[in-house]
Amino acid sequence: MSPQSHSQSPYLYSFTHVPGKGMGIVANYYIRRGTRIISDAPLFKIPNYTTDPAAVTSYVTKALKGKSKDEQRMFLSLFNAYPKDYMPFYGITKTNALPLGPDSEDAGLFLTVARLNHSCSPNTNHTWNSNTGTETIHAIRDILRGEEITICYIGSGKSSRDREGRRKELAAVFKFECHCTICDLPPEQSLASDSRRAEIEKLDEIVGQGDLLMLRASMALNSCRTMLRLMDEERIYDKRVSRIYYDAFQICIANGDVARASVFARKTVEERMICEGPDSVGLEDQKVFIENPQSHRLAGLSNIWKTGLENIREYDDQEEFNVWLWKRADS
Ligand SMILES: C[S@@+](CC[C@H](N)C(=O)[O-])C[C@H]1O[C@@H](n2cnc3c(N)ncnc32)[C@H](O)[C@@H]1O
Repeated sequence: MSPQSHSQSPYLYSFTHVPGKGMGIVANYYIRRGTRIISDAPLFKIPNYTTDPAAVTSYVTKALKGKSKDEQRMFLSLFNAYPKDYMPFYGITKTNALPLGPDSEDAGLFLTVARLNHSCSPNTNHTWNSNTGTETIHAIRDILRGEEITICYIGSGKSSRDREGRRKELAAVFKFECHCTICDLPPEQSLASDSRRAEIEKLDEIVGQGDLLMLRASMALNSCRTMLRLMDEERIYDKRVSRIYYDAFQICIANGDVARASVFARKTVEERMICEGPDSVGLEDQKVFIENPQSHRLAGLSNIWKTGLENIREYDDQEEFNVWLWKRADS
């Protein structure tokens, strides 16, 4: 698309044809990290566990009856990755519906979000926001004018998989071969990327073992730090960053380090604001921990790292501040 064709647009993005991918969405302007680009209400919701084509077809038929002709037409124009395998309503829904959160029993069909193509290194984060009743898309990196806006189709843990695994899943479910910046790396760099992603997944599992918070707190905190470094190297800036800061918060507060817990709580909130926005579900609960880390249920379990809020250090130099912040990971 030529820059002229969207230079007057009041919208942040345009729908356009993207070579090799069908339709896609590109930025009309330079979009800053943290910007909410899309907030899309579902055309309809559907039980996520329904995989029977006949049941889905009947469900969608009923849901479409209450919609306008334009909406029905827009639904029918969505991409169908299974034209030969299934009836259209099922094929379109299977290609485009998104679960409403990681453990949700429902999925939603979103007419705008459905046009976003996949990247294993996406420039946006997508989240179901039950406060607004919309699927939100936030820039997790600055996005250049004319750049394609992408999401990751693979669940966060799985997207850490190696190139082979990702390609297999995308080919099986979405019927395309991924040629994103990560998948098209030369062999040596691709192997390095695979091993970083495998390491992130492994460390995430380790930190997920609750008893580590107490028994091997430094090691758990060090795993958080390593994950953040590896994710930065992989340019992964999605909501996992906020989750890792929240893990670091919990490790610190469980061991009495109120000062560092407060800083990690602030980082958790800042990252969630970037990826999900100020109306993100549960954000207010986490904000409380910045001022009052001790209100967390793990506070007081141990006091081996005892500090108070007055011990938060201020440094002009970011590196010096980080040395202070992660000091417990080195003990
Ligand atoms: C949810 S739709 C995305 C929008 C779609 N491109 C369209 O034309 O409406 C998913 C389909 O888009 C295509 N697609 C998405 N990401 C792609 C990518 N990175 N490379 C090639 N095709 C892609 C695949 O055909 C996939 O089944």
